[in-house]
Amino acid sequence: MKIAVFAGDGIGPEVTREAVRVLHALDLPGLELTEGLVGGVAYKAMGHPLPPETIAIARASDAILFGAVGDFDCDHLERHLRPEQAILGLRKEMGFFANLRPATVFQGLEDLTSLRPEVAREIDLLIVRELNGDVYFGEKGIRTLPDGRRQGWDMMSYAEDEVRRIAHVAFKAALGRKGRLCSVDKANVLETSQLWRDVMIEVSAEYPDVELSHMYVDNAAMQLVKNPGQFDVIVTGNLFGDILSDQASMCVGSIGLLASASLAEGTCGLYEPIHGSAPDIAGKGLANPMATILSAAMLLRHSFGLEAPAARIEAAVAKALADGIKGGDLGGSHGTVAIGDAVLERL
Ligand SMILES: NC(=O)c1ccc[n+]([C@@H]2O[C@H](COP(=O)([O-])OP(=O)(O)OC[C@H]3O[C@@H](n4cnc5c(N)ncnc54)[C@H](O)[C@@H]3O)[C@@H](O)[C@H]2O)c1
Ligand SMILES: CC(C)[C@H](C(=O)O)[C@@H](O)C(=O)O
Ligand SMILES: [Mg+2]
Repeated sequence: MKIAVFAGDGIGPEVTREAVRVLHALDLPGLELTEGLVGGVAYKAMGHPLPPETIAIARASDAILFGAVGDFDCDHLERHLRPEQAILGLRKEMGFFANLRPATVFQGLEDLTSLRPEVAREIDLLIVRELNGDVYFGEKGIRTLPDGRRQGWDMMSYAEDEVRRIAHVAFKAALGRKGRLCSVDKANVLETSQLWRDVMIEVSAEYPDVELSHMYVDNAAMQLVKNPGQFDVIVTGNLFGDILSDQASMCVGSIGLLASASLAEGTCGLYEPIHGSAPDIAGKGLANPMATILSAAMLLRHSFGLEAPAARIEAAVAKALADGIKGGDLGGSHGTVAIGDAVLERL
């Protein structure tokens, strides 16, 4: 069981440390953790946010536990040297194209979300976000027009095979859940989205037991707040999935709770909280490590097929929350280490 641990910047090391404590506590046979540098810390130490040494560790591992990257000190750097290139580069280099971002309301948190309790209570959804394409990876630049004005531009595109492979992941996920898949796009304006929608419809022929629907992303943002209980699986592109998953996190209470799995064709995957390096609270011991701990559970399930220890971690987090263990993000007063201790006690 070779796991790479890339803690990164800001609160990344703080939340990753707690997830690693949980992994150690499970006494998993053959557990081998290898740390590597990513993000701003890697740039400062080695001149690159994703050094070749780190990529080599990733390639030699069965799975990657990732904290967060992002350091405002580095925002003036050329784009390819910025911390965020570490996570974008790993996703692309390793072929992690399918990002699963589940959102469920934990018992005891119904009154602590940004929604009314009776609306929040119904949430049990999975966002399947495409992670290797879209406007994220198109050509881009800032150019000067003939009349002297500067123009920023980013090329958005999806090839049909890219849409097809994420469609299969989403349809299969829906088959294992309530059998409903909502594809979110902007096909009323974007050609990229029109092709996305066409391919979703084509692939749906292979999944007669899944009910496919389509929604424009602006409406989806509204419906996530109005009636999030209507969603089972949402499949969407890279940019829309990024935005909608942060929104979904507040519908269930906090961005400090949402875990994710980024999967390739095989079993290797990258597991990370959906949040970033949170510079505003970094170094203060205030970050909620639950999203990273839950990402470790996803790692055990998806990369190693270890359902029992994964479920053990999830139950311990749920129990801690039900017992009132909450960080500042949920209006509580527990710090990062205290939350980690509470989860460990309930494993
Ligand atoms: N995958 C990643 O590594 C990733 C994801 C998102 C943002 N980022 C980067 O992180 C940096 C900060 O970005 P941002 O401020 O827009 O987003 P962010 O997710 O880091 O923080 C947004 C807000 O949520 C809070 N928050 C986030 N995680 C929390 C946790 N575990 N517990 C409690 N509160 C938490 C923060 O304090 C902040 O107020 C940027 O450099 C950005 O590019 C990285
Ligand atoms: C840091 C950034 C590149 C990243 C993204 O946009 O994918 C983040 O927001 C995320 O959600 O993982
Ligand atoms: Mg994001």
